[in-house]
Amino acid sequence: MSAVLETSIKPTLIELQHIHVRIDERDILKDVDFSIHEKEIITLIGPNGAGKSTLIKVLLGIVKPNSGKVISNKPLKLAYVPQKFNPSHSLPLRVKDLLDLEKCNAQIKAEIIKDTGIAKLENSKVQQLSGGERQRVLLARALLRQPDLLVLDEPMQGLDIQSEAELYDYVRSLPERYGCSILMVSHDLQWVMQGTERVVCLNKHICCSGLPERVQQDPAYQALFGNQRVLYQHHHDHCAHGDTATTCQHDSRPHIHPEPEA
Ligand SMILES: Nc1ncnc2c1ncn2[C@@H]1O[C@H](COP(=O)(O)OP(=O)(O)OP(=O)(O)O)[C@@H](O)[C@H]1O
Repeated sequence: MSAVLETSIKPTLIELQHIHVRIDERDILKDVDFSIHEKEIITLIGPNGAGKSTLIKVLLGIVKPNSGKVISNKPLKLAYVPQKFNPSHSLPLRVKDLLDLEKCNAQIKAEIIKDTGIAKLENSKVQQLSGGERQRVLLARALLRQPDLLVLDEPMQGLDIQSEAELYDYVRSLPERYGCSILMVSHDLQWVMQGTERVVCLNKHICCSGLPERVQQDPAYQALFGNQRVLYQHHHDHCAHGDTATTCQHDSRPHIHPEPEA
């Protein structure tokens, strides 16, 4: 079955209808219609200032649109991994304390901690984590909420190439594993357009959307990004450690390996 057909028969999780956001006399979002289906993976792309973060904030209920509606058939649990997270230095917090804020079944919690590669960080202070470690911890915290929709705003930031590839595979496994839908914002077209079910291209309004290979042929997409940004054909072993491509023996499910120790 094609991805488009599969998407069309999945029930709608949340729908934005005719969303208009205007701030300081400027149109930030114009007549945006957008829906996310159950267990769907969508990538939101668009140039700087296109309104991607604003659209997310509308979905999360942080920004109230000037007009339009956000509709869902049931109360949804939403989780968000932000682009930036700067915990206050005056509030020393260990990773363990941050994770304990989310109530979650112990077995699922252990699985998430293992799969995001953060087991060794539990006693580290959140303020002292590296960029890549922080992204993993934020992803784990978001998953502990067991959300219906997981929103990731450029989650690859700070991750090394190996971890980035693993995170991408891991994220792709989440709808089947935990039943959530994924909305990912990314500028990294090579990675994110590969394998996501639907790409939505935003520039205040939705310019085009659909399968990645169709979107990149769309004149609206080419006007924004040019026609040289071809899909990256990505064939390699995501379960290799370090420089030597040794297949990971301990777990065949997608997961992210811990950062190497110094
Ligand atoms: N609270 C605000 N007050 C004034 N302007 C705002 C506010 N929030 C967003 N904007 C403006 O709205 C526009 C869209 O911003 P937004 O952060 O949604 O874009 P984006 O697509 O996420 O950009 P980027 O890719 O650079 O992160 C920008 O021009 C921004 O300056």
